[in-house]
Amino acid sequence: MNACSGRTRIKFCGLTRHEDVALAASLGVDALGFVMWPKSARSITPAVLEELAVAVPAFVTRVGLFVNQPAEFIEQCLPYLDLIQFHGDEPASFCQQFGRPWIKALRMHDDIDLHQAAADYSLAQALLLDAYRPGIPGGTGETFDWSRIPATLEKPVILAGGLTVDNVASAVNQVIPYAIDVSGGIEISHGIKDAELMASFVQNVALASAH
Ligand SMILES: O=C(O)c1ccccc1N[C@@H]1O[C@H](COP(=O)(O)O)[C@@H](O)[C@H]1O
Repeated sequence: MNACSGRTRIKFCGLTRHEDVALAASLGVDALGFVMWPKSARSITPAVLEELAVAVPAFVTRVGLFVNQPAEFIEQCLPYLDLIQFHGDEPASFCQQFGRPWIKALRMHDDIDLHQAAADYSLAQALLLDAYRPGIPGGTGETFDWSRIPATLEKPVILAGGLTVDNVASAVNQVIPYAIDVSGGIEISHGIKDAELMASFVQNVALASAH
């Protein structure tokens, strides 16, 4: 199920500025990610989330990224979110309690069993696969060996981890994911996106998924 019959969807993550939100939406990016984990250099407060989220056009998905955070904090952010990205060790029962569509990020450590994870997180909308670096939950800018992703998985795959304008076409061709997620690969510095990289990234995904 990881293969997508239509175009490859795109999520830009770690947005912190109005101008980046506006450009991403105008480029046709499907989902915009807001890092609500305060230890990230890309994190924003709930107040900034509110400001940015109300400027997101209809039919563009607003995604809140959380890492092992209290349910009360997630609830506080929910009015401004369409979908929740759980990027920590949250069990499915925790993810399911908010009555909101959610995706589960999995870090590709050596002994991960993706079929088991798909069963464990069967109620997730998709599984987001990210590189594993001990002690860092995500946003490392590192890739992993994409051949480790089974050709058929029981949930749609969102491919993340170290994607850039230079490698994203290969990633799309090799993995044929449902969607691509990028943060560092389109940045000038943490949370500050680069307009040219954003545009090139979208173009390269579109070209690759047309083939
Ligand atoms: O971006 C962060 O700071 C972050 C912090 C904690 C967990 C996840 C985080 N980002 C997510 O990591 C992946 C890969 O990012 P990158 O493209 O390698 O920079 C992506 O899903 C981000 O949303």
